[in-house]
Amino acid sequence: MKWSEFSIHTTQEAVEPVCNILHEAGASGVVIEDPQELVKEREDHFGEIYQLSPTDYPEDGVIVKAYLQVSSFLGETVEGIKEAINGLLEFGIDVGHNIVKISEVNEEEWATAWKKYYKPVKISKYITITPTWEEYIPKSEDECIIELDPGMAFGTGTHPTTVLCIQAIEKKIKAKDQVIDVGTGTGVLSIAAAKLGAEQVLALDLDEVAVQSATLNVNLNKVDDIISVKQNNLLEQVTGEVDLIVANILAEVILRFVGDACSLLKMGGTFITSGIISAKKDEVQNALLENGFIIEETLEMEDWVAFIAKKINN
Ligand SMILES: C[S@@+](CC[C@H](N)C(=O)[O-])C[C@H]1O[C@@H](n2cnc3c(N)ncnc32)[C@H](O)[C@@H]1O
Repeated sequence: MKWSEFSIHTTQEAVEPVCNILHEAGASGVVIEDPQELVKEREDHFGEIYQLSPTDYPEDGVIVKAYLQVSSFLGETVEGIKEAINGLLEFGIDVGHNIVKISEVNEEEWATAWKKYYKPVKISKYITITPTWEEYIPKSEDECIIELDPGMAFGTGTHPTTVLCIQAIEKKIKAKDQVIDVGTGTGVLSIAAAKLGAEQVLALDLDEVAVQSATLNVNLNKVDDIISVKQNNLLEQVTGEVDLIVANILAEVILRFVGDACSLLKMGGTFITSGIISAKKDEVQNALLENGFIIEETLEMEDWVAFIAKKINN
């Protein structure tokens, strides 16, 4: 089987929408080459990534690589991808160099190409994420291991927006909490919540591939008695009352459901929002304040912001 490798030189800000465009175009597996990974040193030295080589990363910007099966429709798919990426400019998203390169790879290369980027990573005080193919022995008794098969959904766990969410969940979650994870991707945040004591977690994603990926990872981590994975648009038709809602989605999307999040939370409940590029920080903060929340804490990593907000009004 022949595969075509797409390499898109873009910006940190555009990584997530570019990945979404590639997934929608049918890409099998996405690799993100972000030079920040090489120098990343997080608070308390969490999150160091082992065995990375600078030659695998661009000097500036981020390279997103995706793999599509070679077929007679490839030409149209390429045009569709380019058009959709250019369309991001209309949403004020900086796409940087926006250089798209296409080359052919054989199946063997493809199968190993993206695995070399994923190594066990200590994300927070208690959580370490390890890809399914790595053997990892916990360093202490209280270290919680999340095994992940990143597959085609977003969420290897090492993206700054995900790391901020996991650190925020760890700070706020209480035993027996009821949790909703909006935009679950690989299910990583839901699994973290379950491993940190949640009684029930509802993991939602609009993307069918994400729903499959999250279901696989939930089973892999043996938390299927705690987490239900469902295909859903944001919080539409979701009922009940929960203690904590977490959402790692773009700022533009968060703005669409701040009111619904408030309605579903118990008084005093926590709304963790991440995926917010620094330029959109004030917009999201204002929306939270206008919809019954106070900001308890603002977390920042690289160009990304996450809020821990508390419901104080209906
Ligand atoms: C940045 S990823 C976050 C994945 C994972 N939660 C993490 O933290 O790594 C955002 C996810 O939101 C999902 N998403 C985007 N729009 C959505 C919508 N309207 N309703 C539900 N999920 C959505 C995407 O499919 C994607 O899986």
